[in-house]
Amino acid sequence: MTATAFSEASTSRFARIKEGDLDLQLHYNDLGEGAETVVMLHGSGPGASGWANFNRNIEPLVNAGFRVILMDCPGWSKSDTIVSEGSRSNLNAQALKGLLDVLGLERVHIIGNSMGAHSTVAFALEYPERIGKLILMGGGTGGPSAFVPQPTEGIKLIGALYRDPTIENLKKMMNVFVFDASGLTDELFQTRLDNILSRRDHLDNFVKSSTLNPKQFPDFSHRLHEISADTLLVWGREDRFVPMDTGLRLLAGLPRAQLHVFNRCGHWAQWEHAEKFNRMVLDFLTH
Ligand SMILES: O=C(O)/C=C/C(=O)/C=C/C=C(\O)C(=O)O
Repeated sequence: MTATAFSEASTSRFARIKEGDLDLQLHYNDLGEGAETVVMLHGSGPGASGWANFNRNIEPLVNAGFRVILMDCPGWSKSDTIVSEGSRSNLNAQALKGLLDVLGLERVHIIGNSMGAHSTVAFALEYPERIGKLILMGGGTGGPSAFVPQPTEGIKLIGALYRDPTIENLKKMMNVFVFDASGLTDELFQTRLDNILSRRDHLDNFVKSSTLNPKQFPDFSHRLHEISADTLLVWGREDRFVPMDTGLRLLAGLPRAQLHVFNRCGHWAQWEHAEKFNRMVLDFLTH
């Protein structure tokens, strides 16, 4: 399958999941065929989705013979909306467990971006028998930073965009998001704004959730030693959303972790350094 052979629309699927107290319709994209599956979990920005976060990373994996599932978390994109009063990392992990059961997938590799990385760690702790290798970018655990005041400037800008979804606020957020904002096109801004405005319910529920529980992403530092999966940590040196010392905390805590830091890179390593990122991921998954 080549890049021209698939699109968001042609790979778009829905599944009804019932997992514990969750009874939801989830949207996902399903690409490629292969004995091994890679799940990609997106971040928590308004308008994010599996496709928006990972569209530069799908093709090399599909061409290498992996099946790729992009799950849109509850409260994002075309998945059902939800108010999260507890740990959103665990909520997403529970949703993923439900989706894997519906799809009959026993064990998967997971690539998680930011919130998606927090959710990957929650999944690995809850369902260790269901994971292969893990790739975590710009996240993996909540908790304090030794160096950067929190909330970080990026997280404050995400909050402002959720409360007031204008093109100006989107640009302010995205300009801090990546190291080199010159690659952000008008088309990208417009597509993202359209995604944001198409689901006001998601925006309202995110704000409601953050008010009910400002710590949506708990600190897993004390449990990282329980995860025995091979893990590749990827960070941007200039990440202004989730600072790099979170990556060092993960490196210290995860027994089988290695860390790669891109320079001239913000919070979107898989997009900002897509080619190198894709080569690293393939090498990590196949050796
Ligand atoms: O607050 C955190 O720790 C996590 C923040 C995020 O998950 C932010 C992610 C933003 C995106 O990936 C996006 O595409 O907007």
